[in-house]
Amino acid sequence: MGSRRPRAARPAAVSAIGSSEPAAQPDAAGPGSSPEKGSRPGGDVLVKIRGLSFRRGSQVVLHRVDMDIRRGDVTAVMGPSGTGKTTLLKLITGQLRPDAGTIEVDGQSVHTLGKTALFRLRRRMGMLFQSGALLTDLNVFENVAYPLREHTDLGPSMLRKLVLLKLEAVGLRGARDLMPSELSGGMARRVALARAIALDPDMILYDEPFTGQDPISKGMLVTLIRQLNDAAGLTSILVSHDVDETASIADHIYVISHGEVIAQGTPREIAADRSAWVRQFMDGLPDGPVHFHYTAPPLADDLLQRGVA
Ligand SMILES: Nc1ncnc2c1ncn2[C@@H]1O[C@H](COP(=O)(O)OP(=O)(O)OP(=O)(O)O)[C@@H](O)[C@H]1O
Repeated sequence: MGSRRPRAARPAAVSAIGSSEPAAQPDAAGPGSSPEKGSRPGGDVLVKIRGLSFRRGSQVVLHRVDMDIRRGDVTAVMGPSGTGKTTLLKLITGQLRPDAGTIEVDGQSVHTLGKTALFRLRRRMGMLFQSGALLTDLNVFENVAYPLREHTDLGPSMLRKLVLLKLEAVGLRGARDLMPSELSGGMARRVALARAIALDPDMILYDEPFTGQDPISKGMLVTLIRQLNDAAGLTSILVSHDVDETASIADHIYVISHGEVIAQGTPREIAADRSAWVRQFMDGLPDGPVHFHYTAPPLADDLLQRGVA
């Protein structure tokens, strides 16, 4: 494995990209010197997946997947469309149950937890899903305040401070009074990110965060994901098709195809992987092991059949 970035201690607040306020300082004693080290459930691995299989009807979506998501890392999960990436995130968060295998988060076996314990664990996971729209009749401030109002008893003054800090972290403190309809797509995604980190999660899961973004917004989001991860001491799982952007911030990449892990390693290791599956996806080749054509009978047979749809 390649060299890793030093990990930051978890600060009380996160400063924004380009902010004049200082970013959180890394633990002066260094990441290896924490007194808790070694006593953490699961050790260095926050999410441990073993032999995970999941079907939808007769379709095998994931097949015997093993993964280790290391604490403090940005771990990317990449692969062609329909290959089970979103399903994997839903399994990690306990929204779906596996047919076989186990998922441990911080030493807790997700699918054996009772309702209350699962709810508590989920609160430690921020999620930025593609469909995670903002509440359209609430302004930016209220959208970020929403999870805090729902899940905490914070007084108005503390709540206001926290919301402003989260908005500052995504560079949108000045946009607090805007309504979602007044935001660009990139701003809306950043507000959703501020909302996702409102409850100070340990981990954040991103499902295609760059989809539909222009290059500038995409660049901002890429930087933000890495900076938030490091400054807030998060662990990030990033599902994305955007090869270059993702490779630029990931510590580790899993490439999955047809529900199986076909490669894993640092971005450098994946870039050097010569397998046809990996190259087709990483280089965006239109045909290869993943066929352009959905399985069908020979074209001539189809065309010669008269009067059949
Ligand atoms: N609710 C559902 N009911 C039935 N099948 C589903 C459902 N959700 C997903 N699938 C199927 O499961 C497979 C994996 O879907 P999934 O969304 O996990 O893929 P993905 O890799 O995230 O795709 P994309 O990159 O296009 O978002 C697909 O074949 C999809 O059609």
